This record gives sequence, C-alpha cells and structure tokens, in this order.
Amino acid sequence: MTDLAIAANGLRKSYGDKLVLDGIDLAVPEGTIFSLLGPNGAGKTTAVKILSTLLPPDPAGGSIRVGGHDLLTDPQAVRAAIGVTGQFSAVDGLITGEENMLLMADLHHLPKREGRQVAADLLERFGLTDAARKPASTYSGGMKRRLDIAMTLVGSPRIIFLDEPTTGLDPRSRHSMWQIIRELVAGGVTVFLTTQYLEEADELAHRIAVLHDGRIAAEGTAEELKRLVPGGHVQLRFTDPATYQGAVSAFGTASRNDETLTLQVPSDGSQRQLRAVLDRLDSAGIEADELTVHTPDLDDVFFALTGGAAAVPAQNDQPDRPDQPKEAVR
Ligand SMILES: Nc1ncnc2c1ncn2[C@@H]1O[C@H](COP(=O)(O)OP(=O)(O)OP(=O)(O)O)[C@@H](O)[C@H]1O
Repeated sequence: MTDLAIAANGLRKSYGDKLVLDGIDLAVPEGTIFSLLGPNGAGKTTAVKILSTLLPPDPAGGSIRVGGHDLLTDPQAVRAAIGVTGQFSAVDGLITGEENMLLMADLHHLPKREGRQVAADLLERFGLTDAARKPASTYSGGMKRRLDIAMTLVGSPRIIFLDEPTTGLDPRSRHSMWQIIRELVAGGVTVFLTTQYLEEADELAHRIAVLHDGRIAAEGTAEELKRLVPGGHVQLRFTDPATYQGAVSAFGTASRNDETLTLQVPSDGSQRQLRAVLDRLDSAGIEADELTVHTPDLDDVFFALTGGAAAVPAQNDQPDRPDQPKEAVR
C-alpha cells in the first residue's frame, strides 16, 4: 500500500451544539494533491485547522495521523512535517519580501548564512527577486500569495495545506499558482487543497472529496465523480439526411435534433459505452461526420451532491445556471 501522508478516521468537530464535521475519513497518499470541496461553511477550513494542529478535534473522534505522526500524541512532530498557508496570509506588509523570508528562516532556526541562501533561492524560484527589497504591502495579490507559499517552504515541509490559495487571483496569477502547486508535487510534496473553484480541483487534484452536511458526500478522481451524475452523452452529427435517418433508426432511445441532424446517445463516457456506440454504427453501416463525447463537469457533480447549493462559484461564475433535477449520490 502507498504510504499515507494524511490518514484520518472519524474526524469530528462541533462548535458548541453545531456539528461541523460528522466523523469524516480521509486518506491522502504521499506525493499527491487531495482537494476538499464544499460550499461556504461546509467545514473545509475547520478540517485544515484540525489536520494542521491549529484546532483540536472533538475528543470522541477517531485516529488522525499526519506525516506518519499521531496528531493528538505528537503534535510537535506533525508541525515539523507540515506547512500551512491559509486564507489569511502570514505575510507582514510592513517589511520587505526578503525580510519576511528571513523572519521565517529565523523561526526555523536556520543559521544566518543558510537562511539568506534559502530565502534568496525561494524568492528566485517564485519570481520575486526583483521585488525582494520592496515592502510586501506594495505586492499584487498574486505576488503576496507566492511570497506566502515561499515562506511556508522555508521549513521544507513534506505536506502543505493550501486553504483556498487562488481565491481572488486573476486568471494569470491563478495559472501561475497552479504551476507552483504542480512543481511542489513533482518534488514529492503532498498538497491538501481546499478550493471554491471546481475547475481548480479538476485541473490539479488526484483525488477530490466533496464535503456536505458534515460528511464526505462523494470521493474519487475528477473522472470518477463526473461519472456519478447523469448528463453524459455521445453526440453524433451528420450532414447527409438519409444517413441521419439511418442513425435515428439504429439508436432508438437517443434524443434527436432534426434541424442540426444530431443525435445524443446517453453514455457515461467510459470506453465500454463508447465502443458500444461505435459497434452499433458499424453494424448499421453508418459513418457519423462528427462524434464527440460529453461528460458532466464537476459543477454538475457539485450541484448534484450538495442539493443545488448555489454557494460555490465556478471559475467562470454561472449565475444563470438552470435548475436541473439531479440525484443525490450518497
Ligand atoms: N470558531 C468558531 N465558532 C463557531 N462556529 C464556527 C467557528 N469557526 C467556524 N464556525 C462555523 O463552522 C462552519 C464551518 O466553517 P468553516 O470555516 O470550516 O467552513 P468552510 O468550508 O471553510 O467555509 P468557507 O468556504 O466559507 O471558507 C461554519 O458554519 C462556521 O460558521
């Protein structure tokens, strides 16, 4: 079995009589990106705070291991293995980027010379060398986030918690953050990512868990999650009306558009179902002019799982999303 960077069983947390996490299980293999998705207030930040030792779980909860260490009996060892960048940045705007880095080096008790070297290397890696001597308050949002992550890396953490790292960033800065996250993982770091952007989880995460009503409503790869909701289909387009009519006869149950000469055959996007469509075309001696596979996107999954909660904006906000009746999965 792959070693787990994070293993939680029955993680519970209440604030007073408000139950936020109702015994969730998490298993994050080393060197992977795990994304926790959920609407506002679902408990994502609470989970990050608990896993990073900033908040105690409820005593009745199960075992939690982070970086191979027991969170309750060995929180110091957990802290030594992790880095956290939250929604509220650790960057001090009154001092320069370089001074922020050197402060972190001091906190990690690095010898002066090594601290300066590590700071310079990380500032370089995150494209902040030119701005290093300027007060961090003059940095753009993207530069501050990069500095924040660079500061987290001073301690060489093996596991990094990124709580909504791209919220409020413009598309270019968001893409540059994605690149940074990919490079971290390529270097063996494990990333626990919370995000409001479904596209972000889709882009980055090896596995995604959707948090809803205190529980994990579904977990899997982006592709596995997309297969949980209806809406996938293979679209066949024709230019010749006679061929189109032949296809209509061959695919009795497909929905049809006689004007555009297209057929939509329900499909989960799997290889097996795609082959069945191709086999049926072949045996009817029909060749489509265009064949495209449409799988539901993570938005569909999210809305299905969280009962249509409109709290999570997609990357390109979709305020006019039509109400689509969707089945809850679990
Ligand atoms: N210290 C606290 N005391 C009482 N309730 C709290 C506290 N912190 C969080 N909560 C509540 O717990 C729930 C989960 O909050 P949390 O911040 O973990 O959600 P989230 O999924 O991170 O939300 P967001 O996407 O808005 O950041 C919310 O209803 C919140 O109001």
